[in-house]
Amino acid sequence: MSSLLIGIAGGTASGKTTLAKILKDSFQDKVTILKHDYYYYDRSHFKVADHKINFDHPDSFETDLLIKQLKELKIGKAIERPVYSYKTNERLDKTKKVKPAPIIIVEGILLFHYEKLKELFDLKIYVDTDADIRLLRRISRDIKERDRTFESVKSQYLRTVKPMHQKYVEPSKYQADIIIPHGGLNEIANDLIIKKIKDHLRQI
Ligand SMILES: Nc1ncnc2c1ncn2[C@@H]1O[C@H](COP(=O)(O)OP(=O)(O)O)[C@@H](O)[C@H]1O
Ligand SMILES: Nc1ccn([C@@H]2O[C@H](COP(=O)(O)O)[C@@H](O)[C@H]2O)c(=O)n1
Repeated sequence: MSSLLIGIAGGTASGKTTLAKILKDSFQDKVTILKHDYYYYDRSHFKVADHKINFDHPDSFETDLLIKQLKELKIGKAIERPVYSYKTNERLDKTKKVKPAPIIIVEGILLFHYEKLKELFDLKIYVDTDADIRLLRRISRDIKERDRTFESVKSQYLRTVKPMHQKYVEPSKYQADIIIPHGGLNEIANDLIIKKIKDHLRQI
């Protein structure tokens, strides 16, 4: 089986997960989703409030492991992916089995920054959403789902998230095959991607 590898990149809270879920809902068990975030190095010895961690720098991820595991999935082998907690900044002591599928979606802010990762994707999508909208979404999400306070989201955003976005994430946009404006629920763009996936499934 030759899997179609789709990379979904874009700034924090741009709508990457939302798009990946829409594709999963459309194609169910034909789709496997991986997040680059699963491959964050363990930083449980720090607290976000310590102001010492930069989660938005390319060196924060074990990208070589993601590349290795994607190559395995692509040739039909199951993998044991890392499990990560945003609440404790921890790579947990367990792994999760991921089975190969005809469509493999990877999402993450920096996917197109790394040459060796970028070249694995058959389709590169960048979800482009204005920074003010992303910041508002991030504040709500991080407080609700990632155990953060408004003050911690604000200082992390100004200290690392925004500068790293400008330095690494935004420039990687031009590596994409498709740039989706107003990310998340852009129906026309989503329909085009669904059509591309249907074409692939017809060929295998
Ligand atoms: N088009 C949209 N309109 C309103 N809220 C959205 C939209 N797309 C995403 N969201 C919300 O914004 C937050 C971040 O979206 P998400 O898809 O998780 O972004 P990402 O994976 O890029 O960080 C989530 O709470 C999600 O429900
Ligand atoms: N322990 C962590 C790990 C990551 N982050 C932030 O997550 C963002 C990436 O995830 P998205 O779903 O928003 O794409 C990234 O901007 C990191 O700052 C974190 O806060 N804590």
